[in-house]
Amino acid sequence: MMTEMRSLLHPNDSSLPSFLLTRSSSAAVRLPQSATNLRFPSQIQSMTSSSSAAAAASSDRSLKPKEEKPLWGGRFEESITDAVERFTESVSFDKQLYKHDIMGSRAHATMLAHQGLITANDRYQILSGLDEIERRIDAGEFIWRKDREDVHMNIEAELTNMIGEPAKKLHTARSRNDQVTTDLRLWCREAIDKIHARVRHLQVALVKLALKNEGLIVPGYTHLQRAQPVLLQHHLLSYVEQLDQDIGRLINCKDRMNFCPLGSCALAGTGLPIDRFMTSNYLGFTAPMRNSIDAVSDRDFVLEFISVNSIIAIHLSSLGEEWVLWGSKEFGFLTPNDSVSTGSSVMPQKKNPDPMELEKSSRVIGSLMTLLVLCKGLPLAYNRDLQEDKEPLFDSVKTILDILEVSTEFAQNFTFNHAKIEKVLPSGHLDATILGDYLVKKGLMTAIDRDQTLPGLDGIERRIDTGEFIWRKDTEDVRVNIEAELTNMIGRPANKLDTARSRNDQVLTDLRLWCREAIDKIRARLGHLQVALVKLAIKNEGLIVPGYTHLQRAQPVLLQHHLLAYVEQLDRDIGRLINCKDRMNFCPLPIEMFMTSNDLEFTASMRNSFDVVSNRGFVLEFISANSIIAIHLSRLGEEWVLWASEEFGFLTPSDSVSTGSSIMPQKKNPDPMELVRGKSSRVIGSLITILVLCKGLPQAYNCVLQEVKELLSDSVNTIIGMLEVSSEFAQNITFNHAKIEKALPAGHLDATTLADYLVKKGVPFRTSHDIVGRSVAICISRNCQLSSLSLDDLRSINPVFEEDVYEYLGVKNSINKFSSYGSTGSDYVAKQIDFWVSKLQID
Ligand SMILES: N/C(=N\CCC[C@H](N)C(=O)O)N[C@@H](CC(=O)O)C(=O)O
Repeated sequence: MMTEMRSLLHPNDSSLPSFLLTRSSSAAVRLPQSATNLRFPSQIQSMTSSSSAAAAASSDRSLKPKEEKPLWGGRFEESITDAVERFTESVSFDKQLYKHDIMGSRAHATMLAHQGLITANDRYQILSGLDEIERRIDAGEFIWRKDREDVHMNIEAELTNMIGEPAKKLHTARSRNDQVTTDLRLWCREAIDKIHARVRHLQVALVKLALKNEGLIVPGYTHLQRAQPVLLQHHLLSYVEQLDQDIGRLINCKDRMNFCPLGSCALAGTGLPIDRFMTSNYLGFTAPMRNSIDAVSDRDFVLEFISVNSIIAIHLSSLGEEWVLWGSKEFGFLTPNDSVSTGSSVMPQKKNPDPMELEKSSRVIGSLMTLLVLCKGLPLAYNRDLQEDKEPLFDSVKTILDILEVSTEFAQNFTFNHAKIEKVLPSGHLDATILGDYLVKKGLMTAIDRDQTLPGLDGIERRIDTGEFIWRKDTEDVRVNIEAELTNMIGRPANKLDTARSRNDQVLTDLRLWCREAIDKIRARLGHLQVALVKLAIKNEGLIVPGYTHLQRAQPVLLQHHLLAYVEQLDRDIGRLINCKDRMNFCPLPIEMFMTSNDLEFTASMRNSFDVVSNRGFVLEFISANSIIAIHLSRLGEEWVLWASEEFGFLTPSDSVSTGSSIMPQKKNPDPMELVRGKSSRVIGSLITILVLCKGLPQAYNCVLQEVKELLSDSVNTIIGMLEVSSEFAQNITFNHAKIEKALPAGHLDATTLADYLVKKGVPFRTSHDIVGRSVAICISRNCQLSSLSLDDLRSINPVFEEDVYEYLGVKNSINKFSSYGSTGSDYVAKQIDFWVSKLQID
């Protein structure tokens, strides 16, 4: 090790690639202090791109052979067509991830060196090469190549051009599947911080605007009709409250996503001795993700993030709508400065508040929809479909940042027209409610009234519970029905029930109480499904199934490991619901608010009455969480339907959870799980409808909230149904061990284990990949397994193979080799089962 370190410091070390040498061949490369330990080396001062032959070549596409051998060479004979290349490339947009990709590679290389999987010299060259690549990208000198598909392969291929052999070791114990989701998490984490900061700026701008207009009274609107006078400050602060909840959502989302997928490799983990805690630490994650299949499959963190963005967009769309309205001649409440207005090419008098019209919330909602549709019904694990997550995500983030920036700028650049507002204030009888309250004070509810009212309400509840209550459609809604009936029963005291209460705060209190209960019901059912999955896993201990990526056989995995991936996902779903409930558990009802709030077991009273009746964020958050649950269940549904097919034949549902065909006597269909997949679209549909409903609504109560109820209740009932039937299905299926085992040898599931074997023998991973790819090609031509190749066959490809290779071949051997944290290795999976058994208190 020390000799290796010393040789690193030798200026004429021939193992150093040319780009590491200074312009003058005699000048020593000045190596940073850190090169002698395992910390990241800083940028090498002397690196120049123009002097480096390799770098120059890499920045000039014409110097490349058109058809560079792809990184997966080995078993492939032909290169892809131009149309396929154009259609499948992602570098044109995922190059945005380059900093995060490089960050991940630095951490990975450092860990590999620490674990002895690459040398310190390899690491040093990799890190220096990555520094140079980053510098070139920053400077716009890097040539992105579509034939290298994506950001990951562009960087790796370029690094290989620059430093040769060491770069071929960088992909040791890594796949693009864990790489891309690591990059994405790092990117999202930063994006959340940026959005958080901009939300704060807007809050500050709104508070400053409020301070500047102290004492200004404006008409408060409900149904967009004049209602009661309010202080402008109060109105503006309701937005500040909503934005504060948005910040809470962002923070929860970041905390939940801040777990490290790196080291999960393609889907199953690895048998190489990696240290996932080390990479996780380096990258500032809370911990490595517990389940490698979950880690590479799920994009719930993206869904959650852009759901939060959509809620922010809805809030800002209200602000936009209001300020556009208020800027009109009819309202005339505000005048924007020229600096935030545009004119008309034809009407000379026009001055338009374009920035606030252009709040672009529809784009943000559109991105969320794209992603929900994308993820629905995807089987585990990685699918190429997931590449399509990036553009909507990037667009959502960019748009939200822009909307926030421009809203802040607008808030700093308009004037409230005090004189005009004061002049029009008397119209609309804004004082009528206060007059009502004056009269009420002359006859407030007494203890005697209360003693009649409470038993009256109890009686009504009983009759509703037993179905004896007659609901009258001519009495509009639930509240009016109950109040009318109470008046019938007890007379005058019933009329006092609405003292200091309106249907607006009442409906929102009801809704919050209802949602709170609904969340508890869904949570309980999520827990039941987790238990059912863990029990199913325990029942099938030791069963190996093929793990899939791109829905093609990839690596062997323990069924237990696969099922636990869903348990992890459901756990995050529970986390989302808990956060949502905590955030919504504030009491909308006014006067003696702390008493009412306590009685109803709310955390506290809401701070701003305008926010109370305007806030739709909690509903949106709830049904967004439902939609993510629906996505998870749709994936389970799709998988179990597939697995029940004759072609897969992995499982057989019992008759009690199957249906038949009216015409084909042999048929037995897994309808419940098809419908789980199908009904997820209803849940997504409700979310879309509510988002569309809420877009651009001015603050305070609007009738739209009435529309929300049916959709919300459909979303909740559908999710509950989906969860119940999934648990029932899980309890009523049998895995066909014999059939699965028989079909297991197909698909060369042990190929990656063989590549790792070669890595252990000192072969760089890329070379190992190629050697094993060629071995697979022989198997394909002979229609045999890797384990059937003789040692001579293997040695004809590469002499490094030894007799011990057979300990790595075959599915059983292969599965036994997995040992990394989060992998499908038996020991690790057993620990995971113990963890869940204890967490879920399964006896
Ligand atoms: N092609 C693939 N992953 C590509 C991930 C990156 C892609 N550009 C994206 O953005 O999703 N998966 C291979 C593994 C790999 O290429 O590492 C597989 O599972 O067979």
